Amino acid sequence: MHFLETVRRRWQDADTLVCVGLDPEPTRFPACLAGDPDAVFAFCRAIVDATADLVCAFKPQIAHFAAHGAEDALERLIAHVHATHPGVPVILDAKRGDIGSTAQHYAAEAFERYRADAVTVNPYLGRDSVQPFLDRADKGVILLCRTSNPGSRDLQELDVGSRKLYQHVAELVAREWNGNGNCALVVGATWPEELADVRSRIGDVPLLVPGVGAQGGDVEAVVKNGRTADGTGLMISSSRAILYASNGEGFADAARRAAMSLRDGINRHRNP
Ligand SMILES: O=c1ccn([C@@H]2O[C@H](COP(=O)(O)O)[C@@H](O)[C@H]2O)c(=O)[nH]1
Repeated sequence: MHFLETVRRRWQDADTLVCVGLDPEPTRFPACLAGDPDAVFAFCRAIVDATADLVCAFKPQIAHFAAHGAEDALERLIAHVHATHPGVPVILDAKRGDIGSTAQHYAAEAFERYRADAVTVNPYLGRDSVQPFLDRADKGVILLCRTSNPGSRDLQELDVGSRKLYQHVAELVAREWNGNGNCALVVGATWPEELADVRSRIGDVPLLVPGVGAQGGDVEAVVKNGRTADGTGLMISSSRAILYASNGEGFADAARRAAMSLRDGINRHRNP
């Protein structure tokens, strides 16, 4: 099934807009995993199994695996999600971007090697650099628009005529790059006003919204400013606040409680 169809099904059937980010940091793992040579996989699998019914997607961040030489664990983790929790899509957060001939390989890496359902992509090399991703109509292409970090002001707020650069990106993606209906945009939860502005420019194009939890984004403002008319349209992502809710043996149960609390907090504000 098409990535965005899968997400829409999760929004409706599982009644959740939560995306759990999988950012393994071995120094924060519980003591019970110490000495496990496959700890990255074991930790992430436990989180996945404890939260799968609560999410509309999982979002592994590739650097958190590659930095530990754990690309193999990432491959097995995504295979595990597909096998054990069918219908739960996986977004590979890789923020890729390069000239077209290289971008083809990034697309193959995301969709063939890792079997991700969607990938985050940097739009700043332009249309030809994104085309190998856009051509995969069954896969999601999630373009950086207004990122959650403070420094996103440096470039994304630049005036490019009658609007700011992130506003131009939002409109370009929604109007010109989304011919296959497989695009979404990243807007940080730390920018609630910009979230409303982007929503007003892009119709029902879905938004991946990182920045609640550890980065302090306000859930109510995110939902009210970013939702579509039917109370969906958002994949609200939290990593550290869920993954490291506890560093004891019950870490997976604690992660489940944190994900459930986020889901319920979101759902309180979904419908006007
Ligand atoms: O604008 C962006 C784009 C991506 N991210 C990624 O999301 C998670 C956030 O982790 P938290 O622990 O929930 O803060 C992380 O993987 C980032 O690389 C983002 O934060 N902002």
